[in-house]
Amino acid sequence: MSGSGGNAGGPGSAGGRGSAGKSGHGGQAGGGRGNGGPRDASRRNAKGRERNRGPQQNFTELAPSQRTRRADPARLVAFEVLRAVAEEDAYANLVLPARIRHHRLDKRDAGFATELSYGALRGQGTYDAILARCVDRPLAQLDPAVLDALRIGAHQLLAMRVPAHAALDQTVGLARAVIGAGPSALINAVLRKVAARTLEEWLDLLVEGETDATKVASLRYAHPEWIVRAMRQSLVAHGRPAAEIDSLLEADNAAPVVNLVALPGLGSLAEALDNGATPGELVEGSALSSGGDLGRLASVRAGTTRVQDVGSQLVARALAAVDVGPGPERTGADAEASSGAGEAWLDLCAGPGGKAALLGALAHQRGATLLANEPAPHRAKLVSQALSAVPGASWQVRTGDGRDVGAEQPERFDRVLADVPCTGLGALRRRPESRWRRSPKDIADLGPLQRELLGSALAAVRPGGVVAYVTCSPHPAETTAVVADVLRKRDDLELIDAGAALDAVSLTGSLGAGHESTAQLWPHIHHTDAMFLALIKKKS
Ligand SMILES: C[S@@+](CC[C@H](N)C(=O)[O-])C[C@H]1O[C@@H](n2cnc3c(N)ncnc32)[C@H](O)[C@@H]1O
Repeated sequence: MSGSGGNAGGPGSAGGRGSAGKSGHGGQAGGGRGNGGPRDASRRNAKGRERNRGPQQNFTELAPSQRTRRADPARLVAFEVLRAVAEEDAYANLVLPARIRHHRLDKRDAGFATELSYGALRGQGTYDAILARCVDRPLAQLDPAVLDALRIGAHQLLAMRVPAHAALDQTVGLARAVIGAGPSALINAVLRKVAARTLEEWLDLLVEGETDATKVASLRYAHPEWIVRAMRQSLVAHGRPAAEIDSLLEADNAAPVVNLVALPGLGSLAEALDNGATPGELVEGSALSSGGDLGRLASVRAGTTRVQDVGSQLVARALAAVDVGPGPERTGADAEASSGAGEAWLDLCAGPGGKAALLGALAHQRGATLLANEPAPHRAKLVSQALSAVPGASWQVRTGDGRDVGAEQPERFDRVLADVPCTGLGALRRRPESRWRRSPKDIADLGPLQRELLGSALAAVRPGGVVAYVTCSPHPAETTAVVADVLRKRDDLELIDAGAALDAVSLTGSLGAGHESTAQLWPHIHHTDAMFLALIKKKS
């Protein structure tokens, strides 16, 4: 859990310079660069010269071969994370906590390793463009481990408060220890060239004469060009100005805040608030974590307080709150209560169980039951674990393909969540490597499954009931197009105003997320993941 809210950093980053570069990692504290904005005073020494530049760089005179062979543990962790991501297709947010534990990093080193690995991964495209100007051969011809060491060096030099000489010496030392003495001269020479300019100066150089706004944004904010285009298209599709693209891409590079949710009726935020968390402003029962090891909180260990993005909380609560009227068999007292008593809820794609836990708690409060479905057995186990804090009579986990549920249990459910597999383009803040791993083909590949799952959800919902179609991607091909396809073919469905439904469960009452009856949350506006919500009612 501690690794999931990694620090930002990297090209165009608004944050992520906070914790790193104290004496343990870089020689003198405070000798590093400023926040990457326009040439700020903190970058200059008493004589007004920029730090880490030219004669002020104070690089060691020792040849790389004479230098340390010791790998600083925090840098070693970052290097191992980058290697695992490249070689094993690993997810940084899963590998990082394991490597931190393995090397027994203390809190400060863990913060440094997090910022370094997340920042180097996020900024990869831009760092590679810079490195390509400093290496005398195509980057593809470098040993991949050497390239990862260079990326780690570049991130320290350009985006962290690490003095240049320390970034350079420590990165060369790391390379000597884990790759071998051979490439250290190359790494030393290349990183000296990188250190000759600030990030802003490199970016100015890279975009010099470039008139294509997509290419410029791609370099400035370290996103693949196709994602820049896709995000611009997504903004427009959801009724926002294309000019917001820079803020959106910048928000992807900022450290995501860690949000907490107290499961309604079961959890309390008191302990988290006593430990420095602040109350969430968008949705009830939420808080912003102050960081640190959340596992030390008894309520988190008990599973009644959980880490969950506010966007996910909002869409789950919107589904639970929307009016579905009494079901056909529920008349009399149950219907009068109109509180959801006796209702059957379905979470069709539940793994790993974040929304299922919140829905399960809400269902329990209302006297409803939840069936949480997930095909991957290990993820179904995670769903059961997530739900374990909710009394067992209120929920069940089904391990199976969601596409079968509609045919097996037609018109059984009052509320159905279809939180379908998607590209995750709306959660790039949390998954530093994913922007470089995804491709436009993923969007095309996921389309049929998303449509089939929505079809199954619509078959499983009873007349008068509501399906919430949810993605953590704003891409129109995964959101509005899927919904429009279904609505075009059927006349027994209608869209409920999802923007109004989100407002109804928000504390502000005016999220401004709605557009043409669907709703889209945004990192740069709402500081949530870019969750999409459509609420589709099956007519009675
Ligand atoms: C976006 S995630 C759901 C996140 C979850 N609702 C939460 O809040 O934690 C999509 C899930 O759909 C699952 N999935 C993939 N194929 C599926 C299928 N055919 N039927 C149902 N679920 C599927 C994936 O394994 C994944 O766990």
